Amino acid sequence: MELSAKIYVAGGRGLVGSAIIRKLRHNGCAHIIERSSKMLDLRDQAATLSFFRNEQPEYVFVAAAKVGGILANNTYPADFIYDNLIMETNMIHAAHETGVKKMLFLGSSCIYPKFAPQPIKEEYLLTGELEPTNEPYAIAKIAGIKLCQAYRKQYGDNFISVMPTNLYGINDNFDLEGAHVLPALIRRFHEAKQRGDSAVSVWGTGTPRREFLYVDDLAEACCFLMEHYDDSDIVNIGTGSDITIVELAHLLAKVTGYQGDIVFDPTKPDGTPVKRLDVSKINQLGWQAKTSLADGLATTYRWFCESKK
Ligand SMILES: NC(=O)C1=CN([C@@H]2O[C@H](COP(=O)(O)OP(=O)(O)OC[C@H]3O[C@@H](n4cnc5c(N)ncnc54)[C@H](OP(=O)(O)O)[C@@H]3O)[C@@H](O)[C@H]2O)C=CC1
Ligand SMILES: C[C@H]1O[C@H](OP(=O)(O)OP(=O)(O)OC[C@H]2O[C@@H](n3cnc4c(=O)[nH]c(N)nc43)[C@H](O)[C@@H]2O)[C@@H](O)[C@@H](O)C1=O
Repeated sequence: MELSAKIYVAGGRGLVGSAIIRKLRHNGCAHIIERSSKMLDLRDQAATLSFFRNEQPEYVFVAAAKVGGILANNTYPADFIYDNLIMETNMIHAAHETGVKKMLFLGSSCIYPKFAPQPIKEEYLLTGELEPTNEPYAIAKIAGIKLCQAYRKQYGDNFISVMPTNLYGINDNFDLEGAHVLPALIRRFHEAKQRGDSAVSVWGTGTPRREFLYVDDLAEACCFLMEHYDDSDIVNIGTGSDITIVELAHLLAKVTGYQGDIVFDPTKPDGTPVKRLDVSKINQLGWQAKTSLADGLATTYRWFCESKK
């Protein structure tokens, strides 16, 4: 990727897109294109194609998507399948039509079977039943992978797909109901501390295990693969280590300074019991995660407090 290349980061205001833009700017890339969803609704096929025709991006990071935590996925399955299928289809086809040199599509570790052997290798895709709470979203993401592979096979387009684990960091969505566990609990503990609450409720049994990757590490991995990977096979991106939700809740209580009780609510869904990625492929390609969970959580909580001022 030449420093003068035209690079479009779709979803540039989101958690992942904004981190990719920070990394590209840090690397010296001068010609980055971004559009908010208000300026360009990527569900609109004609508008998307016209944007690609006018701007002629050479490299594209597909970080625009309908994204949310377990409850949002379970409550709005139609939005999660429709928005994601249509946005990725529009972008991938427009990239093909306008001769984009290379495109990176972001999937998610939820594309793997609910009960996949651990750690999850890339080849376990489509070997078993999906987790019901996010099946529509996962099906859309699997379709995105297949679109990239099909356009590569039929037309030789250099489209690659990466599968990140659960992410967190600055610019995350801290909504109490719609967000992922880590930002939702940061906010819940922070507000409980401010109000002096004696207990905070955490969804589910607390036994599920999750692997958390700091978003700047993910952005670095995406830029690394954009430079060094040209194959149709998907690539996992993660740390290779996971913790239980009980352990996460205690860590976050400590980071936020919350000293009350932590109560688990088993009426809320647990989701996949465990989804730890096998990251040997990306490690062998020459990249590995750098940020410890302790450092990533401290940075994220500092940013959360600053952004509320
Ligand atoms: N967060 C996570 O834990 C994980 C995320 N991923 C993947 O990373 C990618 C980015 O996720 P993340 O950054 O967390 O999500 P965010 O919700 O933070 O950002 C999503 C972005 O998509 C844009 N977008 C949504 N709908 C539209 C639309 N109709 N038209 C144009 N743009 C739209 C939003 O634009 P705007 O802000 O302008 O509305 C926003 O910038 C997704 O593909 C997701 O599947 C994968 C694994 C884990
Ligand atoms: C990235 C990934 O994100 C989603 O899958 P998920 O990994 O299950 O993500 P989650 O962060 O929402 O939950 C993780 C665990 O944490 C528990 N939990 C406790 N308390 C809260 C809480 O307050 N909020 C949330 N959201 N979860 C909570 C929750 O019950 C679950 O056991 C999918 O959308 C999927 O499509 C996807 O791609």
